[in-house]
Amino acid sequence: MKVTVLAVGRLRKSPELTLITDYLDRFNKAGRSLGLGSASVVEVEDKRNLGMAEEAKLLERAIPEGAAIVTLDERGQVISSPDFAEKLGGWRDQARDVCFIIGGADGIDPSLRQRADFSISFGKMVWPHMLVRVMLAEQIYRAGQILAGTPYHRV
Ligand SMILES: C[S@@+](CC[C@H](N)C(=O)[O-])C[C@H]1O[C@@H](n2cnc3c(N)ncnc32)[C@H](O)[C@@H]1O
Repeated sequence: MKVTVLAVGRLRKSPELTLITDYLDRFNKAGRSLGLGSASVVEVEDKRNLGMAEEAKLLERAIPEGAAIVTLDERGQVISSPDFAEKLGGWRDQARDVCFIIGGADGIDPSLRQRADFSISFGKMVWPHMLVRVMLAEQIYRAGQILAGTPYHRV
């Protein structure tokens, strides 16, 4: 199973990048033995600033074939970490790749939002997309730990 975090914009060397790399490295180390495969970030850039519809075309091209599409969107569903882990485990059991999509400053084009298999909200507030990457990376790592039955996640 391949986990892709597909995001608009290039993340330069920064505290956010350090955190994302750390969480995904930790997930990848633990994930292999759980059949969760590896997680990586793929970035697309709308260099000419043509807007959401053009970003959607770039994003569509970068979605791995057959992957479950999960949008990160404040209008999506708020779910618990154990429920998120169960979803990830479900896609693993179906041998399905998963592609999480994080939009740019204007969000994710409605055409792409409609294509999604699922949409996750980190609450009604709007977060900067770089922080959403960090929070998602941590939740992916946390999900791996929940599926592994380690004490990392405590209720
Ligand atoms: C700055 S936000 C764009 C907000 C934009 N107004 C919209 O309608 O989506 C950039 C990206 O961060 C993610 N994001 C921001 N807040 C979020 C939240 N509360 N839950 C989930 N994703 C969020 C979404 O993927 C969004 O496309």
